[in-house]
Amino acid sequence: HTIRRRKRGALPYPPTPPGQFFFGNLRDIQHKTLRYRYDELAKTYGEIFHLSALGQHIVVLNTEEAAYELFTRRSAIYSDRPQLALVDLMGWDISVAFMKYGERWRSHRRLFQQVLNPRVVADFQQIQTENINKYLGRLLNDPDHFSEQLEILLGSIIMKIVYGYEIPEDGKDETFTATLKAVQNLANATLPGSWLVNSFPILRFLPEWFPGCGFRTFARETREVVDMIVDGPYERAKSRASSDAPCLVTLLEDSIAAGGHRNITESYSKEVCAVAYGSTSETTTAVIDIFYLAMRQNPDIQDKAYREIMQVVGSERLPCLSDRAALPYVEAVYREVTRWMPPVPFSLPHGSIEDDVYKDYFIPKGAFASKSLASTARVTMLNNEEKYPSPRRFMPERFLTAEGRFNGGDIDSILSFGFGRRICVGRHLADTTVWLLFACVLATFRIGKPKNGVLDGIDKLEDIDNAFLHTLVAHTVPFRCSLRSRSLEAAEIIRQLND
Ligand code: HEM
Repeated sequence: HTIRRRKRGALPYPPTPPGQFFFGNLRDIQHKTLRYRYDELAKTYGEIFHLSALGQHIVVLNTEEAAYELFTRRSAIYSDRPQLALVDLMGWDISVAFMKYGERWRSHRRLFQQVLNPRVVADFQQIQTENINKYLGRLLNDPDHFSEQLEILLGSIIMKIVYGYEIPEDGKDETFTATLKAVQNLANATLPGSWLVNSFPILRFLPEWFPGCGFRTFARETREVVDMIVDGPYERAKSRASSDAPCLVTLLEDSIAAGGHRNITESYSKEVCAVAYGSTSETTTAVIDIFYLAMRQNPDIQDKAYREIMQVVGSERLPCLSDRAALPYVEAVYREVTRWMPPVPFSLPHGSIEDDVYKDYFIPKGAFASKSLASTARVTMLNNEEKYPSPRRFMPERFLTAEGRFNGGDIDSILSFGFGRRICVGRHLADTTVWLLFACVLATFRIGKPKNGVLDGIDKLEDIDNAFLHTLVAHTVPFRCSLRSRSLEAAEIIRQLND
């Protein structure tokens, strides 16, 4: 306690913009276009700034160095998560992503790592490939709906991996649709500053009929859906399981039966499965949409990637994951997509469990440390002008040496997956799915702007940075592309694979 007081007494908080009487920086925290507000603050204050309102401290880190120092090197302190009242009310407290740093989080995370580590994920390659082939088939027949088809693609992959179950080709599956809804509600509920009940948890005790308590209805309806997706598909998978190929349900059941897990019950595995399923669609769809947008704006880059694939893989088959190391330019395109617009621009906040000092600034226990991964400010992590010159230009070459060798580091250096002990636990699955999809689309289609002068949401924007919504996951405004198959040969391969 003495140390805390001494630090606090002697050292200032990180730079803090002026706030209002009593409400402090609430207006900044609840800003409708938070990314732009953080941009302005980052331009003014640089590496680190601090906001406080109603007893809550938020520290925003704008450089990789600061994030690495706090979230990775000091991860014993910065691995907690803020508890959001609305997330609990909705029943999403089953998600490891929102759990407090402690025993329950550790057990959940361990189960995740057991079933989504690189070795296990490698066994899912066949499922990824088959579903990507089907997606290419749909692109061939219906290129205009490249984005809408992504939900079915990712739903099919993850449903098969988690529950060993195939959803119908048209995506009309009760669990699948319900999960999408529950996850969209979750993303809405966690957007910094958008719900008063998250800032004033006391409001959760007001009855649903009370004026202004629409959040209670929203939460109750979501909870019903969450309850449904946790139990139903898991039980169905168990009753089917024995004859099928392994899926997360069987892997977890076997692992629990084999012992070695203290205090872990089946409810944990059910939650892990529902959360794996729920974490995939929003984020992965966003990154693929960002890819389509970047490619349509940069035809030369696309052509270069295509030429590399033709040279290494040839035109008689599609690329596969074992070609990855031989396709440095495609790898660089993938890395640049995640840098240019990280799908989760603020990542998720890390909570601190002890008072701390960073560069002579005092960071109080219980502060939420947030990262501003990318924005247009030239100082934020992935837009840092010194490290990434002309940061808003899409330039895969940043990740290549002068000789064209890839130099972007391993998967843990993809900052879009977060940091430290809370780094995305599904990253190996996301990474292989996304890379394979990019490579296969680049090998078979040319992505262009809409034909015949048709304008879309993006063309009407003055600045392409406005194309990304101000939500937790950076979805794009709707946009169109014209997709044409690269060659008759490419179209024929896709048809054969779908026969
Ligand atoms: C391209 C797709 C994805 C992106 C960009 C992404 C990004 C992220 C980010 C930024 C975090 C927070 C990291 C931090 O706090 O430092 C996170 C956490 C998490 N992600 Fe992902 N993710 C993706 C796909 C997936 C998939 C496919 C799964 C599951 C199958 C998944 C499961 C999780 C879980 C469970 C957490 C919480 C980890 C914890 O709090 O301990 N993610 N992800």
